[in-house]
Amino acid sequence: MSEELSSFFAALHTAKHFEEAASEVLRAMLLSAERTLETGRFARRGRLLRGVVHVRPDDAYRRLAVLEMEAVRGRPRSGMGPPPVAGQDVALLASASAWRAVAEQGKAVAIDVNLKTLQPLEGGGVGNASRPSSAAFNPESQRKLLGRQATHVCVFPLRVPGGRIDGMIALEADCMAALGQEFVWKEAGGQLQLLADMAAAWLTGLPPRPVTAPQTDDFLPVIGASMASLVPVLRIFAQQEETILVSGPTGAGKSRLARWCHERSGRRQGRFESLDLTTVPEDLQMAELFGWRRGAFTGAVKDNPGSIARAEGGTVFIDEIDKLSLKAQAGLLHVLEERTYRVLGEGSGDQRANVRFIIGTNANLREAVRRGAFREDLYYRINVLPIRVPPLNDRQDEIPLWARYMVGRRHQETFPGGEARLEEGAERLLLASAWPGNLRQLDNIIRRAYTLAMVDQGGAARELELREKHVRQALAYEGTPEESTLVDALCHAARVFVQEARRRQSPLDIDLAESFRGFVLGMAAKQVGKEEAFRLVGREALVKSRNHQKTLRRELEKVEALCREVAHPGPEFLELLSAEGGDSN
Ligand SMILES: Nc1ncnc2c1ncn2[C@@H]1O[C@H](COP(=O)(O)OP(=O)(O)OP(=O)(O)O)[C@@H](O)[C@H]1O
Repeated sequence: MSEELSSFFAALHTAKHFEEAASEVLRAMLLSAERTLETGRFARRGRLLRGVVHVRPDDAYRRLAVLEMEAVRGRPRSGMGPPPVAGQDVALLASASAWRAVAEQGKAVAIDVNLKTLQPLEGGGVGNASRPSSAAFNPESQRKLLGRQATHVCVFPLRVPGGRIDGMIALEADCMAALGQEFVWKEAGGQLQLLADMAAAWLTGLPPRPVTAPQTDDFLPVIGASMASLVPVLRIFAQQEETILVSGPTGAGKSRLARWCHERSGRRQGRFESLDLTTVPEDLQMAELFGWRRGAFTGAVKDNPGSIARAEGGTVFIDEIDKLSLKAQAGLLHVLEERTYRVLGEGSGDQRANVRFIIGTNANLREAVRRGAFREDLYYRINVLPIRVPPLNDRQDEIPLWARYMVGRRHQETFPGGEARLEEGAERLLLASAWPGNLRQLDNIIRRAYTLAMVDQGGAARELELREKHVRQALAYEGTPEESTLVDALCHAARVFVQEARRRQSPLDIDLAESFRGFVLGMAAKQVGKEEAFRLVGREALVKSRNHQKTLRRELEKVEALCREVAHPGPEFLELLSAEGGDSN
Protein backbone atom coordinates (compact mmCIF):
# COMPACT_ATOMS: atom_id res chain seq x y z
CA MET A 1 0.00 0.00 0.00
CA SER A 2 1.41 3.42 -0.89
CA GLU A 3 2.30 5.81 1.88
CA GLU A 4 -0.59 8.00 0.89
CA LEU A 5 -3.12 5.19 1.11
CA SER A 6 -1.84 4.05 4.46
CA SER A 7 -2.08 7.54 5.94
CA PHE A 8 -5.61 7.79 4.51
CA PHE A 9 -6.43 4.47 6.13
CA ALA A 10 -4.95 5.60 9.44
CA ALA A 11 -7.03 8.79 9.35
CA LEU A 12 -10.18 6.75 8.81
CA HIS A 13 -9.23 4.57 11.77
CA THR A 14 -9.07 7.55 14.08
CA ALA A 15 -12.32 9.11 12.82
CA LYS A 16 -14.92 9.06 15.55
CA HIS A 17 -17.84 10.44 13.62
CA PHE A 18 -19.28 10.23 10.17
CA GLU A 19 -18.35 13.84 9.46
CA GLU A 20 -14.67 13.19 10.14
CA ALA A 21 -14.59 10.14 7.88
CA ALA A 22 -16.50 12.04 5.18
CA SER A 23 -14.01 14.90 5.43
CA GLU A 24 -11.09 12.50 4.92
CA VAL A 25 -12.53 10.68 1.97
CA LEU A 26 -13.75 13.77 0.15
CA ARG A 27 -10.43 15.52 0.66
CA ALA A 28 -8.49 12.49 -0.58
CA MET A 29 -10.75 12.05 -3.61
CA LEU A 30 -10.75 15.70 -4.59
CA LEU A 31 -6.96 15.96 -4.28
CA SER A 32 -6.45 12.76 -6.22
CA ALA A 33 -8.68 14.00 -9.05
CA GLU A 34 -6.92 17.36 -8.98
CA ARG A 35 -3.48 15.75 -9.35
CA THR A 36 -4.71 13.87 -12.40
CA LEU A 37 -6.16 17.09 -13.77
CA GLU A 38 -2.88 18.97 -13.33
CA THR A 39 -0.94 16.48 -15.43
CA GLY A 40 -3.58 16.01 -18.12
CA ARG A 41 -4.73 17.94 -21.16
CA PHE A 42 -7.31 19.95 -19.25
CA ALA A 43 -4.76 21.38 -16.81
CA ARG A 44 -5.56 25.04 -16.13
CA ARG A 45 -8.76 24.70 -18.15
CA GLY A 46 -10.75 22.90 -15.49
CA ARG A 47 -11.13 22.76 -11.72
CA LEU A 48 -12.61 20.50 -9.06
CA LEU A 49 -15.48 22.12 -7.19
CA ARG A 50 -16.78 19.93 -4.40
CA GLY A 51 -17.66 16.46 -3.19
CA VAL A 52 -20.85 15.18 -1.59
CA VAL A 53 -21.27 11.98 0.42
CA HIS A 54 -24.81 10.55 0.38
CA VAL A 55 -25.42 7.70 2.81
CA ARG A 56 -28.73 6.00 2.03
CA PRO A 57 -28.79 2.39 3.23
CA ASP A 58 -32.00 0.48 2.47
CA ASP A 59 -32.88 3.33 0.18
CA ALA A 60 -33.49 5.93 2.88
CA TYR A 61 -31.15 8.84 3.58
CA ARG A 62 -29.28 8.65 6.84
CA ARG A 63 -26.48 11.19 6.42
CA LEU A 64 -25.11 13.82 4.08
CA ALA A 65 -21.83 15.72 3.97
CA VAL A 66 -20.35 18.23 1.57
CA LEU A 67 -16.81 19.46 1.17
CA GLU A 68 -15.94 22.42 -1.03
CA MET A 69 -12.59 22.34 -2.83
CA GLU A 70 -11.81 25.77 -1.42
CA ALA A 71 -11.93 24.31 2.07
CA VAL A 72 -9.53 21.53 1.01
CA ARG A 73 -7.01 24.01 -0.38
CA GLY A 74 -7.41 26.19 2.66
CA ARG A 75 -6.04 23.67 5.13
CA PRO A 76 -2.86 21.64 5.55
CA ARG A 77 -2.74 18.07 4.17
CA SER A 78 -2.57 16.47 7.56
CA GLY A 79 -4.88 17.42 10.37
CA MET A 80 -8.61 17.36 10.53
CA GLY A 81 -9.61 20.98 9.99
CA PRO A 82 -13.27 21.91 10.00
CA PRO A 83 -15.62 19.02 9.29
CA PRO A 84 -17.69 19.08 6.13
CA VAL A 85 -21.14 20.13 7.10
CA ALA A 86 -24.09 19.72 4.86
CA GLY A 87 -25.14 23.33 5.20
CA GLN A 88 -28.63 24.59 4.62
CA ASP A 89 -27.70 26.04 1.26
CA VAL A 90 -26.12 22.91 -0.11
CA ALA A 91 -27.48 21.91 -3.46
CA LEU A 92 -27.76 18.16 -3.76
CA LEU A 93 -27.02 16.23 -6.85
CA ALA A 94 -30.33 16.66 -8.52
CA SER A 95 -30.60 13.44 -10.43
CA ALA A 96 -32.59 10.39 -9.55
CA SER A 97 -30.93 8.75 -12.54
CA ALA A 98 -27.44 8.96 -11.04
CA TRP A 99 -28.56 7.01 -8.00
CA ARG A 100 -30.48 4.56 -10.12
CA ALA A 101 -27.44 3.92 -12.29
CA VAL A 102 -24.96 3.39 -9.45
CA ALA A 103 -27.43 1.34 -7.40
CA GLU A 104 -28.33 -0.93 -10.29
CA GLN A 105 -24.92 -1.37 -11.84
CA GLY A 106 -22.68 -1.06 -8.80
CA LYS A 107 -20.38 1.10 -10.92
CA ALA A 108 -19.46 4.75 -11.06
CA VAL A 109 -21.20 6.95 -13.60
CA ALA A 110 -19.94 10.10 -15.30
CA ILE A 111 -22.29 12.92 -16.21
CA ASP A 112 -21.79 15.68 -18.74
CA VAL A 113 -24.20 18.32 -17.53
CA ASN A 114 -24.19 20.39 -20.74
CA LEU A 115 -24.87 17.39 -22.93
CA LYS A 116 -27.21 15.86 -20.33
CA THR A 117 -25.55 12.45 -20.69
CA LEU A 118 -24.85 9.87 -18.06
CA GLN A 119 -22.50 6.98 -18.76
CA PRO A 120 -21.07 4.19 -16.63
CA LEU A 121 -17.35 4.14 -15.96
CA GLU A 122 -15.83 0.80 -16.83
CA GLY A 123 -12.82 -0.54 -14.97
CA GLY A 124 -10.54 2.39 -14.32
CA GLY A 125 -11.78 4.35 -17.30
CA VAL A 126 -14.84 5.05 -19.34
CA GLY A 127 -15.87 2.27 -21.64
CA ASN A 128 -16.90 3.44 -25.05
CA ALA A 129 -19.17 0.45 -25.28
CA SER A 130 -21.44 1.62 -22.46
CA ARG A 131 -24.58 3.37 -23.55
CA PRO A 132 -24.84 7.03 -22.68
CA SER A 133 -28.23 7.74 -21.26
CA SER A 134 -29.42 11.10 -22.46
CA ALA A 135 -32.77 10.86 -20.70
CA ALA A 136 -30.78 10.96 -17.49
CA PHE A 137 -31.28 14.58 -16.72
CA ASN A 138 -34.31 16.70 -16.47
CA PRO A 139 -33.87 20.40 -17.30
CA GLU A 140 -34.22 21.31 -13.63
CA SER A 141 -31.24 19.18 -12.60
CA GLN A 142 -29.20 20.65 -15.43
CA ARG A 143 -30.10 24.21 -14.50
CA LYS A 144 -29.25 23.60 -10.90
CA LEU A 145 -25.86 22.02 -11.55
CA LEU A 146 -24.87 24.65 -14.10
CA GLY A 147 -26.03 27.30 -11.64
CA ARG A 148 -23.16 26.25 -9.39
CA GLN A 149 -20.70 25.87 -12.27
CA ALA A 150 -20.73 22.07 -12.34
CA THR A 151 -20.28 20.93 -15.93
CA HIS A 152 -19.07 17.42 -15.07
CA VAL A 153 -20.05 15.12 -12.25
CA CYS A 154 -18.78 11.68 -11.38
CA VAL A 155 -20.79 9.54 -8.99
CA PHE A 156 -19.17 6.60 -7.20
CA PRO A 157 -21.13 3.86 -5.44
CA LEU A 158 -20.52 3.37 -1.74
CA ARG A 159 -20.01 -0.39 -1.73
CA VAL A 160 -20.06 -1.89 1.74
CA PRO A 161 -18.55 -5.29 2.51
CA GLY A 162 -21.02 -7.91 1.34
CA GLY A 163 -21.67 -6.10 -1.93
CA ARG A 164 -24.55 -3.80 -0.97
CA ILE A 165 -24.60 -0.24 -2.27
CA ASP A 166 -25.39 1.96 0.74
CA GLY A 167 -24.90 5.36 -0.84
CA MET A 168 -22.82 7.34 -3.29
CA ILE A 169 -20.10 9.96 -3.47
CA ALA A 170 -20.46 12.65 -6.11
CA LEU A 171 -17.55 14.82 -7.26
CA GLU A 172 -18.35 17.95 -9.22
CA ALA A 173 -16.04 19.78 -11.59
CA ASP A 174 -16.07 22.75 -13.93
CA CYS A 175 -14.49 22.31 -17.34
CA MET A 176 -16.25 23.83 -20.32
CA ALA A 177 -13.49 22.53 -22.62
CA ALA A 178 -14.13 18.85 -21.89
CA LEU A 179 -16.79 17.15 -23.93
CA GLY A 180 -18.80 14.10 -22.99
CA GLN A 181 -16.68 11.71 -20.96
CA GLU A 182 -13.30 13.33 -21.51
CA PHE A 183 -12.77 14.83 -18.09
CA VAL A 184 -10.31 13.39 -15.51
CA TRP A 185 -12.66 10.65 -14.39
CA LYS A 186 -11.37 8.58 -17.24
CA GLU A 187 -7.85 8.36 -15.83
CA ALA A 188 -8.57 8.78 -12.12
CA GLY A 189 -11.72 6.60 -11.85
CA GLY A 190 -9.95 3.48 -10.55
CA GLN A 191 -8.08 5.29 -7.78
CA LEU A 192 -11.16 7.33 -6.79
CA GLN A 193 -13.32 4.22 -6.51
CA LEU A 194 -10.59 2.56 -4.43
CA LEU A 195 -10.71 5.44 -1.95
CA ALA A 196 -14.52 5.25 -1.82
CA ASP A 197 -14.38 1.48 -1.27
CA MET A 198 -11.86 1.87 1.54
CA ALA A 199 -13.99 4.46 3.29
CA ALA A 200 -17.41 2.86 2.77
CA ALA A 201 -17.50 0.91 6.04
CA TRP A 202 -16.62 4.03 8.07
CA LEU A 203 -19.04 6.28 6.25
CA THR A 204 -21.95 3.93 6.77
CA GLY A 205 -20.96 2.63 10.19
CA LEU A 206 -19.85 5.66 12.18
CA PRO A 207 -22.39 7.62 14.21
CA PRO A 208 -22.98 11.27 13.34
CA ARG A 209 -21.26 13.96 15.39
CA PRO A 210 -23.62 14.58 18.33
CA VAL A 211 -25.80 17.59 17.68
CA THR A 212 -27.43 19.83 20.22
CA ALA A 213 -31.11 18.98 20.41
CA PRO A 214 -32.80 20.54 17.40
CA GLN A 215 -35.48 23.12 18.00
CA THR A 216 -38.97 21.72 18.23
CA ASP A 217 -42.16 23.30 16.89
CA ASP A 218 -45.83 22.51 16.31
CA PHE A 219 -45.11 20.08 13.48
CA LEU A 220 -42.20 18.34 15.17
CA PRO A 221 -42.87 18.98 18.86
CA VAL A 222 -40.71 16.08 20.05
CA ILE A 223 -37.32 15.09 18.70
CA GLY A 224 -35.56 12.12 20.26
CA ALA A 225 -32.06 10.87 19.52
CA SER A 226 -32.83 8.91 16.36
CA MET A 227 -34.85 11.74 14.83
CA ALA A 228 -32.26 14.31 15.95
CA SER A 229 -29.65 12.72 13.70
CA LEU A 230 -32.10 12.88 10.78
CA VAL A 231 -33.13 16.50 11.29
CA PRO A 232 -30.03 18.02 9.62
CA VAL A 233 -30.71 15.87 6.55
CA LEU A 234 -34.38 16.82 6.61
CA ARG A 235 -33.54 20.51 6.81
CA ILE A 236 -31.50 20.20 3.64
CA PHE A 237 -34.22 18.19 1.93
CA ALA A 238 -36.80 20.77 2.88
CA GLN A 239 -34.91 23.44 1.00
CA GLN A 240 -34.49 21.53 -2.22
CA GLU A 241 -37.01 21.49 -5.02
CA GLU A 242 -36.76 17.76 -5.64
CA THR A 243 -39.38 15.25 -4.61
CA ILE A 244 -39.14 13.89 -1.07
CA LEU A 245 -40.31 10.35 -0.44
CA VAL A 246 -41.35 9.88 3.20
CA SER A 247 -41.86 6.25 4.11
CA GLY A 248 -42.75 4.73 7.44
CA PRO A 249 -45.47 2.77 9.21
CA THR A 250 -48.96 4.10 9.53
CA GLY A 251 -49.45 6.70 12.23
CA ALA A 252 -45.71 7.40 12.61
CA GLY A 253 -46.11 11.04 11.63
CA LYS A 254 -45.34 11.14 7.90
CA SER A 255 -47.97 13.78 7.10
CA ARG A 256 -46.71 16.05 9.88
CA LEU A 257 -43.17 15.64 8.67
CA ALA A 258 -44.23 16.57 5.14
CA ARG A 259 -45.85 19.69 6.54
CA TRP A 260 -42.69 20.46 8.51
CA CYS A 261 -40.66 20.26 5.29
CA HIS A 262 -43.10 22.58 3.54
CA GLU A 263 -42.87 25.12 6.36
CA ARG A 264 -39.09 25.13 6.01
CA SER A 265 -39.01 25.37 2.24
CA GLY A 266 -38.88 28.39 -0.04
CA ARG A 267 -42.51 27.53 -0.84
CA ARG A 268 -43.89 28.15 2.63
CA GLN A 269 -45.89 31.15 1.39
CA GLY A 270 -47.80 28.80 -0.91
CA ARG A 271 -50.39 26.27 0.18
CA PHE A 272 -49.77 22.79 1.50
CA GLU A 273 -52.24 20.47 -0.23
CA SER A 274 -52.63 16.95 1.05
CA LEU A 275 -54.11 14.17 -1.07
CA ASP A 276 -54.63 10.85 0.70
CA LEU A 277 -55.10 8.25 -2.02
CA THR A 278 -56.85 5.79 0.29
CA THR A 279 -59.79 8.17 0.28
CA VAL A 280 -59.95 8.71 -3.50
CA PRO A 281 -61.48 6.08 -5.84
CA GLU A 282 -59.06 5.03 -8.57
CA ASP A 283 -61.08 6.53 -11.40
CA LEU A 284 -61.04 9.95 -9.72
CA GLN A 285 -57.34 10.10 -8.86
CA MET A 286 -56.32 11.94 -12.06
CA ALA A 287 -59.19 14.38 -11.58
CA GLU A 288 -58.25 15.10 -7.96
CA LEU A 289 -54.67 15.78 -8.97
CA PHE A 290 -55.11 17.71 -12.21
CA GLY A 291 -58.58 19.19 -11.73
CA TRP A 292 -61.47 19.07 -14.19
CA ARG A 293 -63.73 21.22 -16.28
CA ARG A 294 -67.48 21.07 -15.99
CA GLY A 295 -68.83 18.12 -17.97
CA ALA A 296 -65.45 16.32 -18.12
CA PHE A 297 -67.14 13.21 -16.74
CA THR A 298 -70.48 12.24 -15.29
CA GLY A 299 -70.91 14.13 -12.06
CA ALA A 300 -68.51 16.96 -12.97
CA VAL A 301 -71.13 19.65 -12.52
CA LYS A 302 -68.68 22.49 -12.06
CA ASP A 303 -65.01 23.24 -12.57
CA ASN A 304 -62.57 22.03 -9.95
CA PRO A 305 -58.96 23.20 -9.92
CA GLY A 306 -57.38 19.97 -8.47
CA SER A 307 -54.56 19.65 -5.93
CA ILE A 308 -51.74 20.87 -8.16
CA ALA A 309 -53.46 24.12 -9.10
CA ARG A 310 -54.66 24.73 -5.55
CA ALA A 311 -51.09 24.36 -4.28
CA GLU A 312 -49.66 26.76 -6.92
CA GLY A 313 -46.34 27.97 -5.54
CA GLY A 314 -46.58 25.54 -2.63
CA THR A 315 -46.39 21.82 -1.91
CA VAL A 316 -48.55 18.82 -2.79
CA PHE A 317 -48.32 15.90 -0.38
CA ILE A 318 -49.58 12.68 -1.97
CA ASP A 319 -50.03 10.06 0.73
CA GLU A 320 -50.27 6.28 0.23
CA ILE A 321 -48.76 6.52 -3.26
CA ASP A 322 -48.94 2.75 -3.76
CA LYS A 323 -52.71 3.17 -4.16
CA LEU A 324 -52.19 5.20 -7.36
CA SER A 325 -53.65 3.45 -10.43
CA LEU A 326 -51.29 2.61 -13.29
CA LYS A 327 -53.03 5.21 -15.43
CA ALA A 328 -52.60 7.95 -12.84
CA GLN A 329 -48.99 6.81 -12.32
CA ALA A 330 -48.31 7.65 -15.97
CA GLY A 331 -49.91 11.07 -15.41
CA LEU A 332 -47.84 11.79 -12.31
CA LEU A 333 -44.64 10.70 -14.04
CA HIS A 334 -45.35 13.14 -16.83
CA VAL A 335 -45.82 16.02 -14.38
CA LEU A 336 -42.64 15.15 -12.53
CA GLU A 337 -40.61 15.03 -15.73
CA GLU A 338 -42.13 17.81 -17.78
CA ARG A 339 -43.64 19.97 -15.04
CA THR A 340 -46.81 20.31 -17.14
CA TYR A 341 -50.26 18.69 -17.01
CA ARG A 342 -53.63 18.91 -18.66
CA VAL A 343 -56.84 19.62 -16.75
CA LEU A 344 -59.46 16.92 -17.44
CA GLY A 345 -61.97 18.02 -20.03
CA GLU A 346 -59.70 20.79 -21.31
CA GLY A 347 -59.28 20.30 -25.08
CA SER A 348 -55.83 21.86 -25.39
CA GLY A 349 -53.32 23.89 -23.46
CA ASP A 350 -51.07 22.44 -20.79
CA GLN A 351 -50.75 24.00 -17.36
CA ARG A 352 -47.43 24.56 -15.64
CA ALA A 353 -47.08 22.68 -12.39
CA ASN A 354 -45.43 25.14 -10.04
CA VAL A 355 -45.43 22.84 -7.00
CA ARG A 356 -43.07 20.71 -5.05
CA PHE A 357 -44.13 17.14 -4.46
CA ILE A 358 -43.75 15.20 -1.25
CA ILE A 359 -44.80 11.57 -1.44
CA GLY A 360 -45.84 9.41 1.50
CA THR A 361 -45.98 5.64 1.65
CA ASN A 362 -46.21 2.90 4.15
CA ALA A 363 -45.82 0.19 1.52
CA ASN A 364 -42.67 -1.40 0.19
CA LEU A 365 -42.55 0.31 -3.20
CA ARG A 366 -39.63 -1.74 -4.47
CA GLU A 367 -41.68 -4.84 -3.86
CA ALA A 368 -44.63 -3.20 -5.65
CA VAL A 369 -42.31 -2.54 -8.61
CA ARG A 370 -41.27 -6.20 -8.61
CA ARG A 371 -44.94 -7.25 -8.67
CA GLY A 372 -45.64 -4.91 -11.57
CA ALA A 373 -48.07 -2.85 -9.47
CA PHE A 374 -45.87 0.25 -9.48
CA ARG A 375 -43.97 1.73 -12.42
CA GLU A 376 -40.23 1.42 -12.05
CA ASP A 377 -39.55 4.75 -13.77
CA LEU A 378 -41.96 6.51 -11.41
CA TYR A 379 -40.35 4.80 -8.43
CA TYR A 380 -36.96 6.22 -9.36
CA ARG A 381 -38.45 9.59 -10.17
CA ILE A 382 -40.01 9.99 -6.72
CA ASN A 383 -37.11 8.33 -4.93
CA VAL A 384 -34.76 11.31 -5.22
CA LEU A 385 -34.72 12.30 -1.55
CA PRO A 386 -36.02 9.31 0.40
CA ILE A 387 -36.36 9.45 4.17
CA ARG A 388 -37.79 6.89 6.58
CA VAL A 389 -39.70 7.78 9.75
CA PRO A 390 -38.87 5.08 12.29
CA PRO A 391 -41.71 3.31 14.09
CA LEU A 392 -42.40 4.55 17.60
CA ASN A 393 -41.16 1.25 19.04
CA ASP A 394 -37.73 2.12 17.64
CA ARG A 395 -37.67 5.55 19.27
CA GLN A 396 -38.50 4.58 22.80
CA ASP A 397 -36.76 7.63 24.22
CA GLU A 398 -39.52 9.71 22.63
CA ILE A 399 -42.48 7.93 24.25
CA PRO A 400 -42.58 9.86 27.57
CA LEU A 401 -41.86 13.13 25.74
CA TRP A 402 -44.68 12.56 23.27
CA ALA A 403 -47.01 11.44 26.07
CA ARG A 404 -46.31 14.61 28.08
CA TYR A 405 -46.75 16.74 24.99
CA MET A 406 -50.03 15.05 24.08
CA VAL A 407 -51.47 15.28 27.59
CA GLY A 408 -50.53 18.94 27.75
CA ARG A 409 -52.04 19.62 24.34
CA ARG A 410 -55.25 17.77 25.23
CA HIS A 411 -55.55 19.68 28.50
CA GLN A 412 -55.04 23.02 26.80
CA GLU A 413 -58.02 22.26 24.57
CA THR A 414 -60.25 22.21 27.68
CA PHE A 415 -58.37 24.48 30.08
CA PRO A 416 -56.17 26.99 28.30
CA GLY A 417 -53.42 27.85 30.77
CA GLY A 418 -54.12 24.73 32.87
CA GLU A 419 -51.49 22.21 33.88
CA ALA A 420 -51.45 18.49 33.26
CA ARG A 421 -48.82 15.93 34.18
CA LEU A 422 -48.20 12.24 33.99
CA GLU A 423 -47.51 10.15 37.06
CA GLU A 424 -44.17 8.35 36.86
CA GLY A 425 -45.90 4.97 36.91
CA ALA A 426 -48.06 6.04 33.98
CA GLU A 427 -44.97 6.86 31.94
CA ARG A 428 -43.40 3.54 32.88
CA LEU A 429 -46.49 1.74 31.70
CA LEU A 430 -46.49 3.58 28.38
CA LEU A 431 -42.84 2.73 27.93
CA ALA A 432 -43.51 -0.91 28.57
CA SER A 433 -46.28 -1.10 25.97
CA ALA A 434 -45.92 -1.91 22.29
CA TRP A 435 -47.06 0.70 19.76
CA PRO A 436 -47.92 -0.96 16.47
CA GLY A 437 -50.19 2.03 15.72
CA ASN A 438 -47.36 4.47 16.48
CA LEU A 439 -48.09 8.10 17.40
CA ARG A 440 -51.71 7.83 16.36
CA GLN A 441 -52.25 4.98 18.81
CA LEU A 442 -50.36 6.77 21.57
CA ASP A 443 -52.48 9.86 21.01
CA ASN A 444 -55.66 7.76 21.24
CA ILE A 445 -54.55 6.13 24.47
CA ILE A 446 -53.60 9.47 25.99
CA ARG A 447 -56.96 10.97 25.04
CA ARG A 448 -58.80 7.99 26.54
CA ALA A 449 -56.72 8.07 29.73
CA TYR A 450 -57.27 11.82 29.92
CA THR A 451 -61.04 11.35 29.89
CA LEU A 452 -60.78 8.72 32.62
CA ALA A 453 -58.62 11.04 34.73
CA MET A 454 -61.08 13.90 34.23
CA VAL A 455 -63.98 11.72 35.36
CA ASP A 456 -61.92 10.61 38.35
CA GLN A 457 -61.14 14.18 39.35
CA GLY A 458 -64.73 15.28 39.00
CA GLY A 459 -64.40 17.13 35.67
CA ALA A 460 -63.31 20.66 36.32
CA ALA A 461 -59.65 20.21 37.17
CA ARG A 462 -57.30 22.94 35.95
CA GLU A 463 -54.51 20.84 37.39
CA LEU A 464 -54.70 17.29 36.29
CA GLU A 465 -52.62 14.20 36.88
CA LEU A 466 -52.81 11.21 34.60
CA ARG A 467 -52.23 8.24 36.87
CA GLU A 468 -50.95 4.79 36.11
CA LYS A 469 -54.43 3.33 36.62
CA HIS A 470 -55.89 5.65 33.98
CA VAL A 471 -53.31 4.57 31.44
CA ARG A 472 -53.77 0.93 32.42
CA GLN A 473 -57.51 1.21 31.88
CA ALA A 474 -57.07 3.03 28.59
CA LEU A 475 -54.67 0.36 27.40
CA ALA A 476 -57.05 -2.37 28.50
CA TYR A 477 -59.67 -1.06 26.05
CA GLU A 478 -57.22 -1.69 23.25
CA GLY A 479 -56.86 -5.36 24.17
CA THR A 480 -53.90 -7.42 23.08
CA PRO A 481 -53.35 -7.13 19.37
CA GLU A 482 -54.57 -10.40 17.93
CA GLU A 483 -51.72 -10.68 15.50
CA SER A 484 -49.22 -10.56 18.35
CA THR A 485 -47.10 -13.69 18.13
CA LEU A 486 -44.84 -15.26 20.72
CA VAL A 487 -41.87 -13.86 18.82
CA ASP A 488 -43.40 -10.34 18.83
CA ALA A 489 -43.99 -10.59 22.55
CA LEU A 490 -40.43 -11.76 23.21
CA CYS A 491 -39.06 -8.94 21.06
CA HIS A 492 -41.13 -6.55 23.08
CA ALA A 493 -39.88 -7.99 26.39
CA ALA A 494 -36.30 -7.72 25.16
CA ARG A 495 -36.84 -4.10 24.16
CA VAL A 496 -38.27 -3.21 27.56
CA PHE A 497 -35.39 -5.00 29.31
CA VAL A 498 -32.85 -2.92 27.37
CA GLN A 499 -34.78 0.24 28.01
CA GLU A 500 -34.97 -0.46 31.77
CA ALA A 501 -31.23 -1.16 31.91
CA ARG A 502 -30.54 2.10 30.05
CA ARG A 503 -32.88 4.05 32.27
CA ARG A 504 -31.07 3.02 35.43
CA GLN A 505 -27.64 3.59 33.80
CA SER A 506 -26.28 0.47 35.47
CA PRO A 507 -26.46 -3.18 34.50
CA LEU A 508 -29.76 -4.91 35.11
CA ASP A 509 -28.38 -8.01 36.72
CA ILE A 510 -31.27 -10.44 36.52
CA ASP A 511 -31.42 -13.75 34.76
CA LEU A 512 -34.27 -12.92 32.44
CA ALA A 513 -34.62 -16.49 31.14
CA GLU A 514 -35.08 -17.81 34.68
CA SER A 515 -37.66 -15.24 35.65
CA PHE A 516 -39.43 -15.64 32.33
CA ARG A 517 -40.04 -19.31 33.15
CA GLY A 518 -41.55 -18.17 36.44
CA PHE A 519 -43.81 -15.72 34.61
CA VAL A 520 -45.01 -18.42 32.23
CA LEU A 521 -45.70 -20.91 35.00
CA GLY A 522 -47.38 -18.31 37.18
CA MET A 523 -49.59 -17.12 34.33
CA ALA A 524 -50.49 -20.68 33.34
CA ALA A 525 -51.21 -21.66 36.95
CA LYS A 526 -53.51 -18.69 37.28
CA GLN A 527 -55.32 -19.47 34.06
CA VAL A 528 -55.57 -23.28 34.06
CA GLY A 529 -54.50 -24.44 37.51
CA LYS A 530 -51.14 -25.61 38.81
CA GLU A 531 -51.09 -29.17 37.55
CA GLU A 532 -52.23 -28.31 34.05
CA ALA A 533 -49.69 -25.48 34.01
CA PHE A 534 -46.84 -27.95 34.42
CA ARG A 535 -48.28 -30.13 31.69
CA LEU A 536 -48.44 -27.12 29.35
CA VAL A 537 -44.74 -26.45 29.75
CA GLY A 538 -43.80 -30.11 29.29
CA ARG A 539 -42.95 -30.80 32.94
CA GLU A 540 -45.64 -33.32 33.71
CA ALA A 541 -43.13 -35.56 35.49
CA LEU A 542 -43.01 -33.03 38.33
CA VAL A 543 -46.75 -33.36 38.83
CA LYS A 544 -46.49 -37.12 38.95
CA SER A 545 -43.69 -36.98 41.51
CA ARG A 546 -45.68 -34.36 43.47
CA ASN A 547 -42.70 -31.98 43.27
CA HIS A 548 -44.51 -29.36 41.30
CA GLN A 549 -45.74 -27.26 44.27
CA LYS A 550 -42.23 -26.68 45.45
CA THR A 551 -40.99 -25.95 41.92
CA LEU A 552 -43.78 -23.46 41.32
CA ARG A 553 -42.87 -21.69 44.51
CA ARG A 554 -39.21 -21.44 43.48
CA GLU A 555 -40.17 -20.18 40.03
CA LEU A 556 -42.46 -17.53 41.50
CA GLU A 557 -39.66 -16.38 43.79
CA LYS A 558 -37.66 -15.56 40.67
CA VAL A 559 -40.56 -13.47 39.44
CA GLU A 560 -40.64 -11.72 42.76
CA ALA A 561 -36.90 -11.08 42.60
CA LEU A 562 -37.30 -9.47 39.20
CA CYS A 563 -40.17 -7.30 40.42
CA ARG A 564 -38.09 -6.21 43.41
CA GLU A 565 -35.16 -5.36 41.16
CA VAL A 566 -37.23 -3.10 38.93
CA ALA A 567 -39.24 -1.69 41.85
CA HIS A 568 -42.53 -2.97 40.53
CA PRO A 569 -45.22 -4.37 42.83
CA GLY A 570 -45.54 -7.41 40.60
CA PRO A 571 -48.40 -9.17 38.84
CA GLU A 572 -51.44 -10.62 40.49
CA PHE A 573 -50.30 -14.19 40.19
CA LEU A 574 -47.64 -13.49 42.81
CA GLU A 575 -50.55 -14.04 45.15
CA LEU A 576 -50.02 -17.68 44.31
CA LEU A 577 -46.76 -17.41 46.16
CA SER A 578 -48.43 -16.37 49.38
CA ALA A 579 -51.18 -18.89 48.77
CA GLU A 580 -48.47 -21.54 48.72
CA GLY A 581 -47.81 -20.42 52.30
CA GLY A 582 -45.94 -22.93 54.36
CA ASP A 583 -46.33 -25.57 51.73
CA SER A 584 -42.63 -25.63 51.07
CA ASN A 585 -41.94 -29.33 51.08
N1 LIG B 1 -46.07 16.30 15.07
C1 LIG B 1 -47.14 15.81 15.66
N2 LIG B 1 -47.77 16.51 16.60
C2 LIG B 1 -48.84 16.02 17.21
N3 LIG B 1 -49.37 14.83 16.96
C3 LIG B 1 -48.78 14.08 16.04
C4 LIG B 1 -47.63 14.52 15.33
N4 LIG B 1 -47.27 13.58 14.48
C5 LIG B 1 -48.15 12.60 14.62
N5 LIG B 1 -49.06 12.89 15.56
C6 LIG B 1 -50.20 12.05 15.98
O1 LIG B 1 -50.16 10.88 15.18
C7 LIG B 1 -51.26 10.88 14.26
C8 LIG B 1 -50.77 10.38 12.93
O2 LIG B 1 -49.88 11.31 12.36
P1 LIG B 1 -49.70 11.42 10.78
O3 LIG B 1 -51.04 11.50 10.12
O4 LIG B 1 -48.69 12.45 10.48
O5 LIG B 1 -49.08 9.96 10.51
P2 LIG B 1 -48.88 9.22 9.13
O6 LIG B 1 -47.60 8.47 9.28
O7 LIG B 1 -48.99 10.18 8.01
O8 LIG B 1 -50.09 8.22 9.13
P3 LIG B 1 -50.78 7.48 7.88
O9 LIG B 1 -49.71 6.72 7.18
O10 LIG B 1 -51.78 6.58 8.53
O11 LIG B 1 -51.39 8.55 7.06
C9 LIG B 1 -51.78 12.31 14.26
O12 LIG B 1 -53.13 12.36 13.96
C10 LIG B 1 -51.50 12.73 15.69
O13 LIG B 1 -52.47 12.19 16.52
